[in-house]
Amino acid sequence: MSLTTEAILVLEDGRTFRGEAYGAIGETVGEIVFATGMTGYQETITDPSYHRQLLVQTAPHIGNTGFNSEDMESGQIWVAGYVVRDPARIPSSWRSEGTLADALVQQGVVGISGVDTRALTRHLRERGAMRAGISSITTHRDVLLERVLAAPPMAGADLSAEVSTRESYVVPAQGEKRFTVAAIDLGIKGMTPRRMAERGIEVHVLPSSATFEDVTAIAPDGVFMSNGPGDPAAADHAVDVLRQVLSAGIPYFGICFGNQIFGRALGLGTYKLTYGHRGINQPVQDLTTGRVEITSQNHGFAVDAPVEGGFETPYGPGRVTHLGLNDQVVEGIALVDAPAFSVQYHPEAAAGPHDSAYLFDRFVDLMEHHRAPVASPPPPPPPTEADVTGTAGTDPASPDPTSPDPTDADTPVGADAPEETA
Ligand SMILES: NC(=O)CC[C@H](N)C(=O)O
Repeated sequence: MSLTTEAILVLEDGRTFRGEAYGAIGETVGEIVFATGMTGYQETITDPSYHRQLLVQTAPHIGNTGFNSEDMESGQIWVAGYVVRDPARIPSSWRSEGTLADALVQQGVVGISGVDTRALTRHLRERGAMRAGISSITTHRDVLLERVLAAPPMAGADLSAEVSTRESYVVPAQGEKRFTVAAIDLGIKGMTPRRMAERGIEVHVLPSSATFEDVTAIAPDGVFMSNGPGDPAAADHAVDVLRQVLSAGIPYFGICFGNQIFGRALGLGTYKLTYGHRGINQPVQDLTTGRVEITSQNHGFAVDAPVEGGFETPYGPGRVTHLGLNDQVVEGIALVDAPAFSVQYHPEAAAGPHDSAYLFDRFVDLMEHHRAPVASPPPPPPPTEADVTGTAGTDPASPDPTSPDPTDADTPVGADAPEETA
């Protein structure tokens, strides 16, 4: 029997739960959200998109497969706090190298266990995600509540720079190199460049501060923007860069935050969902094929776009390509006549099912059909104050810049998707 330390969880609306300290002793505040995955807690808590969020695991038993050095989605645990019902006392997995509790302690992540996570989740489903705090230092509800109410809300938060790599790095292509991609790290998960590398893509991961000139300097065949924390409405720099990418006709693929940034670049709005989508069994329909995929998701914001009939953008017509079947939330968008698309969920599937891996093949397909003339971008309709000059001096090794018109799409985005790879 070990001694336990009391801990308290207070939501900004005053709802209070008492339990035991789990992980580091201390105090933390953030936005409280719940994730429904029954497995994959390590991949989940190391996803940088959880920066500044307290995560509730609805699966009651957590920690049973321990913690290891292989399943990290980034260099650290990013959740700002952790709420569980019943932590495993002894992990049991041949891959385990230590306990989850020890990893939380080592990384200073404050948590609470013994919480009625079902009651808590029902509360969040009704009232929505909100600020909350966990403390094992004070058990005085009012003291903690005051700190919670002083914490910044998630709406309006610009957080990518806090999680992004500081230096660029390259993930080499596996096997023969077929393409070069500039991947802007807004909070990228480690599996994403690997899924590209598996397809012969050399991935240049760039910091969130990267400019359009930084992107063109590597003469990419395609540009990617990653998942990431915070409110897309605050991510103006990424939106600006993406507008220049789209004006230059360089193929684009975005995941999650990268989908919201794409939406904004096309002139669409974003909004905050009541409690978001977080889990690994979220059904999504690909409206191009009609096929339903079970997806991994982690988002609290979404793109506001008309599901039927398409919409106009500064780059030609756009359309919704994927729809969440639980609540009809837009889960993917694309340009119809230009090589750019994105999804709100996680085809890299860490953790989660692999149904959506075909999207990486779609990106490859786009790059194959639209070798980008990055050395001399002829800008089609400039959206706002797009700055598409200054590409002189880019890498002359730009592959096959044979197509002077970046909009000469012979394969509409999303159409005739290649068969799913094994
Ligand atoms: N995983 C993500 O990229 C999340 C995007 C954004 N921070 C949201 O909560 O919707």
